Amino acid sequence: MTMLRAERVTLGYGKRAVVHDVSLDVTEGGVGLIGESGSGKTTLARAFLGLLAPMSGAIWYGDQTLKNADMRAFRRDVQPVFQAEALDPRMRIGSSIAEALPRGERARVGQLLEQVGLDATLAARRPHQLSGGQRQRVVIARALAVGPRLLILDEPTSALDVTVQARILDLLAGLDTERLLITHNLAVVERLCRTSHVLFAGRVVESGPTRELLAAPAHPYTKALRDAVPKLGGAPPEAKGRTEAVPAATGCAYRLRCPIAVPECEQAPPLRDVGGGRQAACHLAGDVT
Ligand SMILES: Nc1ncnc2c1ncn2[C@@H]1O[C@H](COP(=O)(O)OP(=O)(O)OP(=O)(O)O)[C@@H](O)[C@H]1O
Repeated sequence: MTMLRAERVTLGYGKRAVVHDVSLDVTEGGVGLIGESGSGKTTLARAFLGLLAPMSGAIWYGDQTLKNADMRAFRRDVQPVFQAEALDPRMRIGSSIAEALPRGERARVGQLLEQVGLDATLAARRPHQLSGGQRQRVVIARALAVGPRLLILDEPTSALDVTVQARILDLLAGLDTERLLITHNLAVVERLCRTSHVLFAGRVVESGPTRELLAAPAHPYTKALRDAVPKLGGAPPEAKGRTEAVPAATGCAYRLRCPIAVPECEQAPPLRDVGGGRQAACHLAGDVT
């Protein structure tokens, strides 16, 4: 079932578009948006949260566009999991979570803390009195407070060390809430997302079932991303190793970095079916796999 759908969405700030003509469905089993810094993942997530209106195209929530949808129902159904740093440092954990609960249900704070694997007594502490992993669990508890059907998570584990990260992934994998997950960490999407979309310079360059997509990328950019992490489950790529997604001005946005570019790449390739439920925007997609 599709919960949210982007239909030919172009997004930007002021007059500058940074996400171009993206169509994708948020379906069951987890959906991952993968791409390097600046590729437009967070911008797309904001549009899915109704925080940024498309310059063109639409975000659909059921049979309504977000522009016309009942936003009260939407906010109950779709919750962001923001970075733990965004917790109010002055507020006790219990109050932070209670604030997100409907009136009359504030006694559920302890229950929510336990649901995310924390002791209910932590409610009396302030964020700086918790570890990074505990803070991230609090953020998840807060998002779960209204009983959402979908969580939109932006790099939910990137600030955590690998073992803590693994435990948070276990927690997220065990929730019966759907998820749209934004990350540059391929191990995270492999664990939590049945389907993934790879973004480069604001365009989807490859989509498909995560496992197959990572095992045999059809787009040279997906292959480069995957090869930058030699072993899935290992540490995420270092931020310092990433470069901004500077696209070629014409043709395939990736062609200036692409090891297999041919003259044909001066014409932008459309996203097309390459078999196995997969799509890739590359003239040479068959050759890459
Ligand atoms: N508030 C803003 N105003 C203007 N430009 C912005 C704003 N936020 C993001 N951008 C630009 O939009 C582009 C996409 O940014 P976005 O944050 O969506 O990328 P990202 O893939 O989430 O990157 P990261 O992994 O570093 O968070 C970038 O070129 C960025 O500079």
